Amino acid sequence: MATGRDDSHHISGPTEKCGVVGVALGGRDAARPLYYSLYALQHRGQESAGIVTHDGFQQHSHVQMGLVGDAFDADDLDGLNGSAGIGHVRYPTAGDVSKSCAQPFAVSFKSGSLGLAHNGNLVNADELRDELENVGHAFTSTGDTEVIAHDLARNLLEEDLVRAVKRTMERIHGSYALTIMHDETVLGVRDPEGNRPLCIGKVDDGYVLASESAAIDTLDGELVRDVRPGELIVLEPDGTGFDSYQLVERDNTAHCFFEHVYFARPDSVMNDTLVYEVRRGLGRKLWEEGGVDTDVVMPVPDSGRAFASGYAEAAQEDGATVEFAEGLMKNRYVGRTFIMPTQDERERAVRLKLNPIKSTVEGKSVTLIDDSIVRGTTSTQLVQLLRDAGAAEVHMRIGAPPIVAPCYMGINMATREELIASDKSVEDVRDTIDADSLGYLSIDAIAEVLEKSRADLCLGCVTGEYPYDIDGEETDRDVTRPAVDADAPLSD
Ligand SMILES: O=P(O)(O)OC[C@H]1O[C@H](OP(=O)(O)OP(=O)(O)O)[C@H](O)[C@@H]1O
Ligand SMILES: NC(=O)CC[C@H](N)C(=O)O
Repeated sequence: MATGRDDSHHISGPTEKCGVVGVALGGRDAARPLYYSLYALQHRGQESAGIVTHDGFQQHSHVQMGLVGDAFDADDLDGLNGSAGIGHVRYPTAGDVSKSCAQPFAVSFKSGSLGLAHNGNLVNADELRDELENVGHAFTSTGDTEVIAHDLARNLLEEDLVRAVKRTMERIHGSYALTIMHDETVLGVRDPEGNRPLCIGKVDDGYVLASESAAIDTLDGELVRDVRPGELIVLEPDGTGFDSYQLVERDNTAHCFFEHVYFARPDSVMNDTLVYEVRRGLGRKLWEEGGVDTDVVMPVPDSGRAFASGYAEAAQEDGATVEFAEGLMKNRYVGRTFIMPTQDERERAVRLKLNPIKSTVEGKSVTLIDDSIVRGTTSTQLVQLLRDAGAAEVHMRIGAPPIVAPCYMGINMATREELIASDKSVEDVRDTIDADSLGYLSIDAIAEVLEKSRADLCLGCVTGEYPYDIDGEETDRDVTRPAVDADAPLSD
């Protein structure tokens, strides 16, 4: 396993999500559009934020720990000259939660400067790091992203940009959506399995690459399309267009269903579908597969909202008397609890974050709808909170299957021991969180609503079988890890 660790200041084990952006504009500076688009992607990573630009002569970089709004002030943005640049918000999956691993990662080397922003997680980063160290590369961080940057820098000494990216894609294994700056050229790369999202947008005076289309909306731009799995996009530095190169092809994708269930903003469009509508569709399925007619149905804000709206609508269409109510109020100043790095922070955050409206639940039977149960931190505390507020019954319905295995592709579901459902039946989980009943959504319902075959989805966290070659884990298809040989001649 490439990145496993387990002390409390680290994310233990490899998993996924960060936000990446890149822009190339006609003339105005890129720093502010990058800053606003990172703001739009804040939900994808809260630990650090950074921007790298290039003004035609030199690279400029500003990377800080903390939220986007805290990481930059006006002077920082004024110092980031140039009309092309990339940006990153980080949710660590490999390497330290420290500035040395914050991104974009920037290096200067013989044939120019390189900036690299990564969403995803490599499963062969350690092998690649060893190989590169053996031929003289010195690393300044413990993360997997620097490995990609060094590999690409090495390939760029011998190859043109497109062939160098292809060579690196043939060596790295795992998930990656990248925005890259080579001198003033901005690139976007999506892993051959399309595990992590990346899309292209058009603004008045240029083009944008972003993890999610909501970032393009923030810039008043139009979504052009998703970057295809295995595709390289090269933005024209003057903002007039982009070139596309299909560098690697696979028979199947390994699209992460959890992007649609939890991670992405509901107002983003992925796979040509609004995430909000997907979640409402999953909520409808949840009712069909195991609805319970209670006095009220309530979402766990924020991610549970669209699920609960679809669930309540389907229930009412079926003649159920259940009433939709917002009975849990969220403190808007508390961030996402699931992506906080330590369990202690997560537990404190749930109590700070959610408060029941007593009059909505007192004496009532309540169905609580959430998108997922991962560690069980949220559901255990919420069932108790609702009982303390006077709820007569508390039922839980979850818009995803039980999470039984770690994610190695960039989501922080690190070890089986942390996952409440990894060694428990549904009935045992129900008993642990003390709900009156508990129902999860089936994998088939996920595939149906996402309009994808199971073979085109990464379902590792709900099946324990992965579409990648991961040490110690089962694969669900015929995959091999690429041979890593730093001395090998560069391929055509
Ligand atoms: O079982 P757990 O380990 O508690 O994880 C699951 C919870 O974490 C997420 O909430 P989060 O607060 O991160 O995000 P949200 O506000 O966007 O729903 C998710 O929506 C669940 O409520
Ligand atoms: N969440 C992510 O996509 C993380 C990217 C990279 N693996 C890191 O830890 O920095």
